[in-house]
Amino acid sequence: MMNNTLRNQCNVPPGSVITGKWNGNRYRVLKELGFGANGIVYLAELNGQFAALKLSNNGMSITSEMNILKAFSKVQGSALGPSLLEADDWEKSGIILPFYVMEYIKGDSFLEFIKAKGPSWTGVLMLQLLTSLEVLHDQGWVFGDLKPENLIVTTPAYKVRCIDVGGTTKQGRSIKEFTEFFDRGYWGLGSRKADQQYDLFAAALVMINASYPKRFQKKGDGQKQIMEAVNVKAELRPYKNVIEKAITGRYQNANQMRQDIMGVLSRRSNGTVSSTRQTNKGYTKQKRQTLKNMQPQTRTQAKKKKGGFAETFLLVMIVSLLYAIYLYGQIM
Ligand SMILES: Nc1ncnc2c1ncn2[C@@H]1O[C@H](COP(=O)(O)OP(=O)(O)OP(=O)(O)O)[C@@H](O)[C@H]1O
Repeated sequence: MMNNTLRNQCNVPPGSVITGKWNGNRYRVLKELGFGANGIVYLAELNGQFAALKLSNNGMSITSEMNILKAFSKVQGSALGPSLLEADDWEKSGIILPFYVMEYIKGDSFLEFIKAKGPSWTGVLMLQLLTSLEVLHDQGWVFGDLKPENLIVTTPAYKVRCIDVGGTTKQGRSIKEFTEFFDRGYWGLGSRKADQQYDLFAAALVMINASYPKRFQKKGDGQKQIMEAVNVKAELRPYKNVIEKAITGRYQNANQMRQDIMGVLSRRSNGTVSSTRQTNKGYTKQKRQTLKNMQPQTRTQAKKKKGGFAETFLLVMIVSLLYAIYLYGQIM
């Protein structure tokens, strides 16, 4: 939680200008984007370009976050964090406040996106997230504080981006920052040592959070409770094995989890198409019988049969479209 001193010192009303003491850039503050324990993030504008500016009174935390962003920017094609633009100090009423400026990531938070588009998107977004996690893990890091608030789904590309790299920890060390619901230690399912499985546990809980926006508290056996929650929700049931493996640390890496989710998604799309075909077959046969006795309905029947094909075609198109959007997001 943010302390009062930080709130008072770093509070900047829209329209104010933050001028860098060393580089001299003048950022016009447009609005507050959000705040965390270490600072307030503003949407700002410089020479007609938007940027996110994080202002703090804690030089150490700002430096550490910046170092992580710098490390991420060296990873080619990475969607891990926003790119770092510059760092400077702002002298406000005699107090020096450090800030850094990063790429503004425009979009909805993960949960807002799922709420608007529906839970069928969870799997597709997880594929993207796991690709980013794999890159991060390969570089020897663990994201740590993985939760929907730290994930933005960009528009119009529908790409998942991680923000708030403050919890990112070198593998083997103790997790720096965590949020109970996503923390395997809280659920009694492992330690707080930074390893790949720590993030995969949190990724599974992100999927659960998409179906339980209010979250829930631990009562008794953590694994049993989580799996019971999965069973209750129809949209989570196809991912039962994936979630169970992730929360019990049985994935060696993010790619294994990704492959399993890919399997669920392709089974689901095949299942949808073939069950529609079966329904159409049964429907046609039954109707043919009836037709022998009711000749005048022939035209209606032909129309309905056509409607069945149209329905199948539409479904195939929707599934293909979802994949196309996903692939587009991967390439961008
Ligand atoms: N680059 C960015 N682009 C768009 N919005 C951002 C960006 N960085 C941060 N935000 C917004 O600002 C909010 C606060 O960011 P911050 O990094 O301080 O988050 P936090 O997770 O609460 O931090 P902390 O770990 O310091 O407590 C985020 O939740 C997000 O809504």
